[in-house]
Amino acid sequence: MDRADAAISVAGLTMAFGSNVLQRDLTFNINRGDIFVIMGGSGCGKSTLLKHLLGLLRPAAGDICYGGESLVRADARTRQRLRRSWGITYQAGALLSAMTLAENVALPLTHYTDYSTDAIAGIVRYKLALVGLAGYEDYLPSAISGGMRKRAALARAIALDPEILFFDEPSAGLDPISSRRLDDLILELKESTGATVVLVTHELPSIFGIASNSVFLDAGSKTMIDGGDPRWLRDHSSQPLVRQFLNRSAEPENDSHG
Ligand SMILES: Nc1ncnc2c1ncn2[C@@H]1O[C@H](COP(=O)(O)OP(=O)(O)OP(=O)(O)O)[C@@H](O)[C@H]1O
Repeated sequence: MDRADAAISVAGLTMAFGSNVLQRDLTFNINRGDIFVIMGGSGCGKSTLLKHLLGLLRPAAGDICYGGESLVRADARTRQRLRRSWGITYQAGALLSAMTLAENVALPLTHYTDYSTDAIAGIVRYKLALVGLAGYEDYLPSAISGGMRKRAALARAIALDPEILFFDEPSAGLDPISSRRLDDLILELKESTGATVVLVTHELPSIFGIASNSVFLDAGSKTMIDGGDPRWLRDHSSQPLVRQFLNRSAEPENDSHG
């Protein structure tokens, strides 16, 4: 796919903290409608890559483009416009604890739009219903389960009908059933809205259950060593490390694939 047609195009990206280079030469496209997963071992730089994609960290080198438009070179106004089209759920601190679920979901609507209070209340009810939380508008986050909190955070992330949804470890801390339910919800929302989804996760069931595309970062060589459909990579990657990770092997397998 052409770079300009991609939802997100990463070219020659180097990420560093001071003189410490974390990853270099990252080049890949996230296509529209992908569920794209950032994979790799602990500490390889997955969350840092997500922060670069969100414009929270500045690349040491290279570029990140949204629909052909550079985020790195964008002025404040363009960045604000791009951010308006994203929905983000972070691993920790997803909801403000002193606010009800309805107030939490209303936050981006009051921040970015001039909709009336009634209109916002209607959207909030609809979004909470979409994630299976109809009737929970007036609950505080502390009064519901961890899985429900994640879903409420998702309702907030989709409040503005984002073109791209970003997740950092969406199912962290959830039991397998709640985790599966969240995966199903992400898949349903992607199908119904056509959004592109970008996520960082370690969870193999999520990776195989929902991801259509990926990049695999390697801490040792400090660069991406593969990318593509994770199910295909599990069986066919030319990189033993990638096959090992995706097959959850304890030991490196023999490199029989080349
Ligand atoms: N603000 C920062 N300043 C300096 N070093 C940082 C900063 N943020 C992260 N790092 C370092 O960068 C490395 C990668 O961190 P990152 O959180 O991106 O990895 P990760 O792949 O998401 O890890 P995990 O799978 O364990 O969550 C770590 O060694 C971390 O200590």
